[in-house]
Amino acid sequence: MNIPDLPFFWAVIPAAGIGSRMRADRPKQYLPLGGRTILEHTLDCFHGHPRLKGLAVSLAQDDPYWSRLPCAADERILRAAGGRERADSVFNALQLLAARGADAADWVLVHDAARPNLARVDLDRLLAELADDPLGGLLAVPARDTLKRADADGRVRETVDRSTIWQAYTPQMFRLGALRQALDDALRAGVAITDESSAMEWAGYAPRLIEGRADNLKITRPEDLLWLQQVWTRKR
Ligand SMILES: Nc1ccn([C@@H]2O[C@H](COP(=O)(O)OP(=O)(O)OP(=O)(O)O)[C@@H](O)[C@H]2O)c(=O)n1
Ligand SMILES: C[C@](O)(CO)[C@H](O)COP(=O)(O)O
Repeated sequence: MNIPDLPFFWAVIPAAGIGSRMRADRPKQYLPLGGRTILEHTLDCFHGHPRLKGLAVSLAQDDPYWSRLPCAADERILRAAGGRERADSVFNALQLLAARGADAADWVLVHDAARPNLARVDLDRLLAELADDPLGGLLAVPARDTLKRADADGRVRETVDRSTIWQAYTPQMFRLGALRQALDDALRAGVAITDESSAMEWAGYAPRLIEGRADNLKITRPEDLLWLQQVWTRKR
C-alpha cells in the first residue's frame, strides 16, 4: 500500500472502562501482555504512523494507573475525560480534538483500548478503502459459525442466515464533525450506542464494512487474554 495515498487522520482511544466482564483486579487495559500493559500495545498500533495528526486517549477521572506508564509523559498524547459510557468517553475526546484545532472534515479513527492486536495492514486497509468515501465505516469480520436464535427457554428457535451478519470491530473511521453530531444527538436522545457506527446508523447513515482480521480481538473476558497471550508468545 502506498503511504502517500493514505489520508491523514486523528486517533481516539477510549480507555475509561472498568472491565467488569474481565473480573480482574484492575481495568483490563492495564493488565500485562508480553511485559507491557494492553493500553501501551494499543497506543503502539498508532504511534509513528506517517499519516497520524494526533492522538487522544479518554481516561477515567480517578484513574491511578495511567500516570505510572512511561507514555504518560508523552506530551503528544492528549488526555480527555472518560464518561459514563463508551460513547461519552469518545464524545469528550472528539470535543478535545476540535478544541485543539481539528477540523470538522478531518478523519477520526476510534479504536478500543482493549484491542491491542490491530495489525498495521488492517489499519492501512481501512484508511485506503475509506479515503474517498463520503461517510466512512469500520473494520468488521463476517460471521463464521452457524448462528442460532434462542427462545426464552434457551432452546433453538431457528437457524439464522449468516450471509449478511458481520461482527463490528474497531477502528471505526468517520469525519469528526459528522461523528460528533451523531454522538451528541444520540446521547441526548438516550439511545443505546455501543460503537460509533451505531450512532451514525441512528443518524440515518449506512457506514461501510471493511473486512478485517479476526485476531484484532477485543479483550472482554479472561479467556480472550489467555488466547492473546499465546498469540503474543508466537509473534515474538
Ligand atoms: N465508560 C467507558 C466504557 C468503556 N470505555 C472503553 O471502551 C472500550 C470498549 O469497551 P468494553 O470492552 O465494553 O470495556 P469495558 O466497559 O471496560 O468492559 P465491561 O463492559 O466488561 O465493563 C474499552 O477500551 C473501554 O476502556 C470507555 O472509554 N469509557
Ligand atoms: C466498539 C466495539 O468494540 C465494537 O465491537 C463494541 O461495540 C464495544 O462494546 P461491547 O459491549 O463489548 O460490544
